[in-house]
Amino acid sequence: MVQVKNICCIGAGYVGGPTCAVIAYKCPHIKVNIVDVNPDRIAAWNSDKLPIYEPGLEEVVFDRRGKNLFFTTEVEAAVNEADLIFVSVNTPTKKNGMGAGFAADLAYVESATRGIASIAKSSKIVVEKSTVPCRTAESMRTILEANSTGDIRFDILSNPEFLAEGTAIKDLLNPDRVLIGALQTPEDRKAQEALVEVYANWVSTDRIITTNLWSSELSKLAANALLAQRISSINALSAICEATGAYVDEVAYACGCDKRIGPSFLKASVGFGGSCFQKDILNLVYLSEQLNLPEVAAYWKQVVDMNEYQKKRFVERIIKTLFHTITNKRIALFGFAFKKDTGDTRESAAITLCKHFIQEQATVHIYDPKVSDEQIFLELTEPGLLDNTEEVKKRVIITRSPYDASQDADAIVIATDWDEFKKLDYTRIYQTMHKPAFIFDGRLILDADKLQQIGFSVHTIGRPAI
Ligand SMILES: NC(=O)c1ccc[n+]([C@@H]2O[C@H](COP(=O)([O-])OP(=O)(O)OC[C@H]3O[C@@H](n4cnc5c(N)ncnc54)[C@H](O)[C@@H]3O)[C@@H](O)[C@H]2O)c1
Ligand SMILES: O=c1ccn([C@@H]2O[C@H](COP(=O)(O)OP(=O)(O)O[C@H]3O[C@H](CO)[C@@H](O)[C@H](O)[C@H]3O)[C@@H](O)[C@H]2O)c(=O)[nH]1
Repeated sequence: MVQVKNICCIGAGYVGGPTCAVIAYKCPHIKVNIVDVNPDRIAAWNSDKLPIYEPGLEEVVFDRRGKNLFFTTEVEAAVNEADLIFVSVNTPTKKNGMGAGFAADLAYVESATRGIASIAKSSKIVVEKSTVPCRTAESMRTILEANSTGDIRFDILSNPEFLAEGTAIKDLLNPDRVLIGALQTPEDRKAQEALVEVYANWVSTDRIITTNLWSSELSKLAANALLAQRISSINALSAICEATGAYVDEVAYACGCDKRIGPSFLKASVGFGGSCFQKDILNLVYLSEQLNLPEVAAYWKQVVDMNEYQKKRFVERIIKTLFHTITNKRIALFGFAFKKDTGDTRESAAITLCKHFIQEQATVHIYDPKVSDEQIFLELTEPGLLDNTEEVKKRVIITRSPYDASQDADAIVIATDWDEFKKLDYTRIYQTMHKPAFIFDGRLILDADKLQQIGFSVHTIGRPAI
């Protein structure tokens, strides 16, 4: 069996960084090089302020960096040294051309694969870590074999990542499962076994699942589609709750107590965000269409449509409640990240809310404990022909505390489920706001009765107004 002694990870992002840092942490006998084309990102990984915020990440990186964990832009040297290479580059939704708006853009995967083929002077195990459409490994194999020289052999494995942001380190240290797919030839099985051995350093083998290559690729898209489907299902029910007087949290609890349903991923919200759910479902929709399965495509597309509806519905509720106009009103937006415990804003529901508030000519005062000012402006501005930078700068103010954000505000809107929002002094906040003082809880995290006693007009997702 091949014993892995040297790993290269191509892509030092939200997945490559934490995943391979944990491998280095748990396997001190393996040297791990994480490479990226972006020198600023590599410099940040080598600095005291890491490029991403994840609870527990600093401890892991600072423990291994410079020992058996290295961040570098020297792709060639790192690929040549490695026995096993993770491809962990971004696979965003295509913006232009065939499949635009649905298909995954595989340009970064292809470029990383071509890079490996042109550099490698010895045999490698190449592992798809990025989330990709089913059968991408076949294209990778063709590219590698067509561009390599001599007796070099490439074994391609699929090892999708299931970590969630905000709990990445916890998930990596104690995963529900590790999935490794391979073709069923004796050589490919040997490569699969070599990767199993790496994870077996800290994951019990009954949690390491080995499957065929295509099952593994599809399982990643399927898992995200099933998780997002639950959120869209409970969000669809939240609309019924608001109209009938049922409480969506009570409905979710009652349903989740049934072992066959289970309690996870039934928290109603202003809509799911993050870089994965929407992208991966649209990818599945495209795959279904390509396979001439229009009914299947329409079924999964509805999960994303429901999410868009939920965000729009929440905005409409806010505007209607604020006497049908928010023009020149001041809205305090609590949270900009797509979920708590991360600084990531990709596809955050807060972006959609903010864009609507700006269009309605409200002023938005934003507070988020981890998202930088530059990142917020980057998400809201659209440079180009209809450049809105001036308008955004006029209407959006970023504040350093929730108390500053809510000073003189007409309404507070909770967009992210940060724990600190539960513990604020809402009596103090109420005193500084315009009256009537409204609060819109898009995350169901506040004690609505207590807020009402203070004097707030409270509007919670999935509950009728108090
Ligand atoms: N973010 C998550 O929570 C998560 C979880 C599971 C799976 N995934 C999947 O993992 C993949 C990576 O996601 P991410 O969030 O880490 O993306 P990311 O954008 O944070 O990181 C990708 C990195 O790859 C680098 N890169 C691109 N092409 C390269 C090349 N040819 N050579 C070297 N570096 C290159 C980019 O510069 C970037 O730093 C995606 O397919 C995503 O769907 C993400
Ligand atoms: O009951 C819930 C659970 C989540 N969310 C929202 O859904 C989004 C996604 O949350 P979560 O899944 O926790 O975070 P991600 O980091 O996007 O992780 C998902 O996407 C990753 C990338 O593919 C996968 O690896 C993970 O397994 C999968 O959970 C966030 O906006 C959450 O606030 C809800 O609204 N209600």
